[in-house]
Amino acid sequence: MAKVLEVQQLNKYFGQFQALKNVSFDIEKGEVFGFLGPNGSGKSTTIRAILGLIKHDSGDIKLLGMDTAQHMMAAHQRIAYVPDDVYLWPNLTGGEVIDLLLRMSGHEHTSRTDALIKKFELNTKKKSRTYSTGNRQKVPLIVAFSLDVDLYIFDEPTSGLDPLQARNFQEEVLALKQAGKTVLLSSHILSEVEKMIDKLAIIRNGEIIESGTLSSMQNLAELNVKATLPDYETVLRFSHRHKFASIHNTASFAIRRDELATVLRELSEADVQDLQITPPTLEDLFIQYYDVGGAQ
Ligand SMILES: Nc1ncnc2c1ncn2[C@@H]1O[C@H](COP(=O)(O)OP(=O)(O)OP(=O)(O)O)[C@@H](O)[C@H]1O
Repeated sequence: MAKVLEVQQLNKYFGQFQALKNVSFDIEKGEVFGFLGPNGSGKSTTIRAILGLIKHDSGDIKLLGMDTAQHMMAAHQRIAYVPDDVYLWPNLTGGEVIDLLLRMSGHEHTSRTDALIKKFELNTKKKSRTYSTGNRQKVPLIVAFSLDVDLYIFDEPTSGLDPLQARNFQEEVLALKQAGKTVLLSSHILSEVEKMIDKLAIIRNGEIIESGTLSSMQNLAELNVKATLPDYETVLRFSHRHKFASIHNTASFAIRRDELATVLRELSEADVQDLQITPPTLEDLFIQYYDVGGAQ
């Protein structure tokens, strides 16, 4: 499958501070890619470097098959970008800002723009300085979804949107996916993007600490076991297990998938009376990734 974005060994310093450390990932055509990480982990810096808005110190970036060091202008024609910090001209109305942003990216106001304004319930007659955070955020989203381009980059797009508008955003992203478009979606909250993404990378302290599909990440994680046993003495046979805890004659602990057969045999020999084995929730898993090694 064609690669729409290839980031290799990207490094970026702000003075002595290294904001990005050998960041590498790929996005293939038609994928919705989640770029996840806590506040200050390097998501926006990576996106700005990809778009040439800041200069990186080393590493290679290929956008739509083009080396951005030489073809940034050509690549920009085929990208829609919604930044995390939206600037709107305060004395223009929302409608005027939308048209200005469309013209600046070489596009026109179309019936699709009108449909999006209606869908996101934006009052385009009001001056943009009077907009709430959520309404401000809708402006570049309407512009981005109006464009027919190859790659859509959204940097924390739903943080100010109410649940209804966040759902509208999700619908539009899924429509892009249906149309075979490619999307990079950054967020610090997995549950906000979980339903949209095919693949993800998790960045922490400027380093990619995990990447793959959600299910592959879940497969790496431990299973939770909860077993009711005949008596407390039998419960204690499992006390060496990871995350062991007990209430009366019920033991709970965590196991790796490759330990499953052994543990099932041990439980059967121990005359297990009730048994639940569950995978970790994605949110548990995600928090585990955030916590590893502590915050910056
Ligand atoms: N212009 C700059 N000068 C100095 N440090 C910067 C600059 N821009 C970003 N940083 C630092 O680089 C690190 C990564 O910041 P970045 O904005 O990329 O994080 P982020 O993952 O997008 O965070 P958030 O979710 O809070 O938007 C942070 O420690 C930040 O303080």
